[in-house]
Amino acid sequence: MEVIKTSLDGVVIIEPKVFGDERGFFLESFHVDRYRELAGIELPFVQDNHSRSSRGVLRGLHFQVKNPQGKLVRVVRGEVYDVAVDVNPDSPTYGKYEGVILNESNKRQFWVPPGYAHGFVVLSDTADFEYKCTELYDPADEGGIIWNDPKVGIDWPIDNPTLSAKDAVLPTLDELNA
Ligand SMILES: Cc1cn([C@H]2C[C@H](O)[C@@H](COP(=O)(O)OP(=O)(O)O[C@H]3O[C@H](C)C(=O)[C@H](O)[C@H]3O)O2)c(=O)[nH]c1=O
Repeated sequence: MEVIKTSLDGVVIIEPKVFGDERGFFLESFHVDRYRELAGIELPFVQDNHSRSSRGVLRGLHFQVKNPQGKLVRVVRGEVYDVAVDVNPDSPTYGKYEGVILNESNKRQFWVPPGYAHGFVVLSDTADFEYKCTELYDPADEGGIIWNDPKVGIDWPIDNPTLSAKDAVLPTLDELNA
């Protein structure tokens, strides 16, 4: 497997080794030792998620406050633009983001450690998004920032995404830390 570091501490792109043959392909989407040694994933995963979204849907930018989740994300059908944002005011990269295209062809994974906001927008007709989390979901612990926060300036490949009512009214980073 290949691991590509990014400008955000701990946030990495993972390219699993793909074994192709006349039947199709096989890959390991997680391996506790290799992902610890090569991708720096030390925390255990406790929950797996799967969401399906249509073209133009944007889910995010979310994080849990008291029990932040690390997320190992991938797209098993379709294509998304996936984003991690540093929401730690004490971090030297506070307000900075990294974005990556994840799709069924590149089979890339994105490791988003605890302490980052996460979200994605769907670029295919449909996208099946699967991910592992290092903390259990707690609806009372949800936080988030608005997708188009001017302070972050994410270069989303879509102008008018479809948002949930909840996501449409998320605060900006400045409002969050006011
Ligand atoms: C996240 C989650 C949601 N739910 C329930 C709660 C709602 O009834 C329904 C949809 O939840 P929500 O609209 O918050 O789902 P997303 O907008 O996909 O949220 C996710 O979006 C971005 C991409 C993230 O990084 C997080 O994993 C997560 O916040 O699923 C659960 O039962 N368990 C869960 O872990």
